[in-house]
Amino acid sequence: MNDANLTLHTDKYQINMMYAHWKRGSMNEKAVFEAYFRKLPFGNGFAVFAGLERIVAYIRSLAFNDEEIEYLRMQEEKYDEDFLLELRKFKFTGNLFAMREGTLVFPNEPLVRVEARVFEAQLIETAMLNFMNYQTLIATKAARIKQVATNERLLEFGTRRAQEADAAVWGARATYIAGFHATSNMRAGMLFGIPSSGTHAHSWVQGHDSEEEAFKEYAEALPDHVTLLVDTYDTLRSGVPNAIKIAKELEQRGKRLKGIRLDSGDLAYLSKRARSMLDEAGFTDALIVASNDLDEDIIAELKAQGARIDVWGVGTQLITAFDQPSLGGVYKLVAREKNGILEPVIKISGNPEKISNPGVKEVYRVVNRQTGMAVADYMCLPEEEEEIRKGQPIKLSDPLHPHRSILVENYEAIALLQPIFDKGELVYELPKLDEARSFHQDQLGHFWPEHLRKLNPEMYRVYFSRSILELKTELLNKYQG
Ligand SMILES: Nc1ncnc2c1ncn2[C@@H]1O[C@H](COP(=O)(O)OP(=O)(O)OP(=O)(O)O)[C@@H](O)[C@H]1O
Ligand SMILES: O=P(O)(O)OC[C@H]1O[C@H](OP(=O)(O)OP(=O)(O)O)[C@H](O)[C@@H]1O
Ligand SMILES: O=C(O)c1cccnc1
Repeated sequence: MNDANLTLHTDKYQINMMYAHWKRGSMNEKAVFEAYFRKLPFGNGFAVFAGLERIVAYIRSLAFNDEEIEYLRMQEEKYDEDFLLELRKFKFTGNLFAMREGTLVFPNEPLVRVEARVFEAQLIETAMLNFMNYQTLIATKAARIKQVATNERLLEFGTRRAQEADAAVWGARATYIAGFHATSNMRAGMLFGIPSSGTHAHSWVQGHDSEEEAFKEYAEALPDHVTLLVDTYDTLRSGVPNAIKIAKELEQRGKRLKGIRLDSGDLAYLSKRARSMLDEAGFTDALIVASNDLDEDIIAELKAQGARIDVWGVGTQLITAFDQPSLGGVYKLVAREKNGILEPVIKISGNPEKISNPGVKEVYRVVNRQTGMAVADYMCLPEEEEEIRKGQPIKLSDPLHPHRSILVENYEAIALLQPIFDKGELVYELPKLDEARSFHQDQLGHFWPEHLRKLNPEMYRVYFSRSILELKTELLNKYQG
């Protein structure tokens, strides 16, 4: 089985719509779609955009080859042979704009905008949302953990519990963007250049006649990388004392014990006791690693209890986004070509939150020039861009609470959507992963801590320009009237 070609990693309804467009001759009409989410995950104050690298690789490799065509030919829809011939020629020829990976992003703002033949724009919806939703979710979960563990090292340990292999490696990458330091997944390390890190398992200890012997053998084999798991039998009576013995032996060979790992029990109590024992024996530089179903709440709680933990190994809760396993990103048509002209469109819903925002929108981050801090995000139509680019005073009003408007002056407006593909050509140089990671870190510095705290953060505002709101009202009246 060859599962490398992702072209059919789409919902059947996309193929059926493509077929219908092909049949009625509208496949080449232009469509503009925007991908955004409506609600922040985990009650967080921001999300961290991730997924662009995979989206780019996916779009570049789109190809209906023999296997794909053969499978389509077998379908009960009995697609016309000429349609299958058309698919053989398929190539992405449109424009795509996206946020940079690591950008702090907020509800309702487009993270990706696709301007393409409807034939192409429709095909890529499913895979794009799949990549963007998962990776953004995991990067956001990782950012919450990073938020509470600012001074410690963070290791991603989740592969065994991840929702399969792709989630493990792309998830590991997302955690690295958000500030994790290393992953235990070797393939993620190899594919993306993420530092890899590992201790040893209980089985290593169980597989020897004694814990001391197990530690000794391990230290023999890897004298420069000895982090010993001390909780197999009894952490304080056996594990830590045995680790100290090994540390002394290593010392005689001119080596240092790197650390110990605690993986059960009261991590606050055990880490404090283990710290004193190591310190008293002279191993003040030995690090204490903790793992065991950790998440941002437990880490914060352990820190509040004065736990002496230098390194957190976080697996299941992180890689599965345990408390909210999906991000509800959507991909909505905002404009379509009609008689050769792009016209804004709307999707109406009984649920006001689900009414789409029409028109091709640009997104700006409005940054106060004096403080360097982000004030709000602002979305406008292309014809309104000049005003904001020039930094002319703008009045930002909340459509639901118009009295809550603010006048912003002396600001810089940073365009958040970057051109990625231009007429099918890749025009964006994908940053190195470390650049995305430091870009994210830098971004955090432009937000007030009130927006970043993990519990009940102050809402960072995203405003629509007056023209977008007027357009929305006009279209609502048109379709409801
Ligand atoms: N001091 C603490 N305060 C709050 N939570 C803690 C503290 N110490 C550990 N925890 C967390 O409590 C949960 C349960 O820990 P416990 O040691 O009972 O786990 P366990 O799964 O029973 O252990 P084992 O891995 O041996 O089965 C884990 O998520 C752990 O991270
Ligand atoms: O707890 P997580 O955050 O997922 O971190 C990874 C866990 O994976 C390992 O346990 P293992 O899978 O061997 O099983 P265990 O739950 O019995 O420790 C390790 O000892 C950690 O406890
Ligand atoms: O290296 C470790 O200690 C590790 C890696 C994966 C899962 N649990 C622990």
